[in-house]
Amino acid sequence: MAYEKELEIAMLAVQRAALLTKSVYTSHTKGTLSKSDSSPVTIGDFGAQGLIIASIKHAFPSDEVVGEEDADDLRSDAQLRDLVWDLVQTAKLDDASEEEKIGGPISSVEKMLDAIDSGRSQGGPSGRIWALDPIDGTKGFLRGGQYAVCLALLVDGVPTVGVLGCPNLPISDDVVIDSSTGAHADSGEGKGVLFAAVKGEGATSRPLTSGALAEGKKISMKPLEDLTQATVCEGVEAGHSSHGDNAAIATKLGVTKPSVRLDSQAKYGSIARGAGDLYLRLPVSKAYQEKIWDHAAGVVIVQEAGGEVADAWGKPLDFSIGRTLKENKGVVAAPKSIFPKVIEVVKEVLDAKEW
Ligand SMILES: Nc1ncnc2c1ncn2[C@@H]1O[C@H](COP(=O)(O)OS(=O)(=O)O)[C@@H](OP(=O)(O)O)[C@H]1O
Ligand SMILES: [Mg+2]
Ligand SMILES: [Mg+2]
Ligand SMILES: [Mg+2]
Repeated sequence: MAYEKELEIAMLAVQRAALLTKSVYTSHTKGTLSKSDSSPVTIGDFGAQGLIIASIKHAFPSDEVVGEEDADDLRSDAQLRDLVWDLVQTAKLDDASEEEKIGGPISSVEKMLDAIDSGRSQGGPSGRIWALDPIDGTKGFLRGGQYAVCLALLVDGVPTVGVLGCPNLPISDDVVIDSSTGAHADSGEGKGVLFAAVKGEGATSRPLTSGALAEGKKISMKPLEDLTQATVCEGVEAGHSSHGDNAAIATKLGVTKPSVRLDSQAKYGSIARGAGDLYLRLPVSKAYQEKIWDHAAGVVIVQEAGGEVADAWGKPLDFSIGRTLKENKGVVAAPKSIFPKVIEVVKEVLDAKEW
C-alpha cells in the first residue's frame, strides 16, 4: 500500500494527542486564552500540536508542517507553559513499541516549544507538507461536544493521507443521529473513532485506542437516491457558516429532515461513514479565508469514501497556495452521484444573496 508508514505514524500520533486532549477535558484547568481573532485556544491545543509535530519530525525529519498554533503565548507565560509541559509528559501510548515509533516522550520543555513552533511552514505547491489542526472545533471541545484531532499529508499541494481522531463520536459506523438534537444513539460500543484514508486506497474507521491501533473497517458514503431523505451536516457556530443559506439550500433540494449540527471535521467523518449525507459550509463573510488544516484530512477521507468536495461555487479546493484556501469560498461535500445537483442549487442561493 502507498504511504503505509505515513499513515501508521499519523494514526499513532493522532491517537497519542487525542489522549492528551481527553485528559484536559477531565481536568479542572483548560488554560483557555483568546487569540487575536478572538477564537479560543487551550492548553490541549498547544500540547497536542507539540506531540504531533514531534512524532512527524521523528519519523520524517525533512517534512514541513503547517500547524494552527505557535508557542508565542507559552514563551511569554511560564505558568501556561508549565501546564502544557505537564500534559505533554503524561500523554503516552500504553504500547511501548508503538510509542517508540513516534519518538517516545519529548525530552525537554525547550524541545516541546520548538516542536510547537515547527508548524510555521507557509505551505505551497511542492513537496511534502503536513497540515495539522491539533484541536478542531475548540468551541465544541470546551462545550463537551464534538471535536477532532486532524492531520493530513499534502504531496505537491494535494491531500494524500488524512487522519481524524474524534474522541466524542460513537465507534459504531451504523449509529443513528437524531436530527433535531444532534444526539447520537447509544450503540453500546462506546465513543472514540479514528478515521483514516490514503488517496487511491479507500477510507477506514476504527476505535480510537490508548495503545496499538485497532483493526480498521472500510467505510463508504451512503448511496443516496432520494434527496428528500438526505441528512445535512453543518457547523454549530453561526459565525463559522451561514445557517440561513444552508437551510435555503436544503429546502431547494427537497430535504425534509432537520440538519444535524456538529463541531469540527467530525462532519466529514460522519458523512464518509454514512451517518449523514451532505456537508454544507456556506460563508458568512466574503473576507474569511478557510484554513487548510480545517479541511485537508476530512477532504481525503470523504473523497476516498465516494464523495466529492469543492467550494460553494463548485471549484476544487486549492491546498497548494499557502496556509489558507484563499482562492475558494465556503465548502460543500456530497456523494459523487448528486454533487452536480447540489452545487447547482448552492449557486442559485449564492447568486440571490446580498452581502
Ligand atoms: N468566520 C469563520 N468562518 C469559517 N470558519 C471559521 C471562522 N472563524 C473561525 N473559523 C474556523 O472554524 C473552525 C471550526 O469549524 P467548525 O466546523 O467546528 O465550526 S462549528 O463550530 O461547528 O460551527 C475553527 O477551527 P478551530 O480553531 O480549530 O476550532 C476555525 O478555524
Ligand atoms: Mg482555533
Ligand atoms: Mg480548526
Ligand atoms: Mg484548532
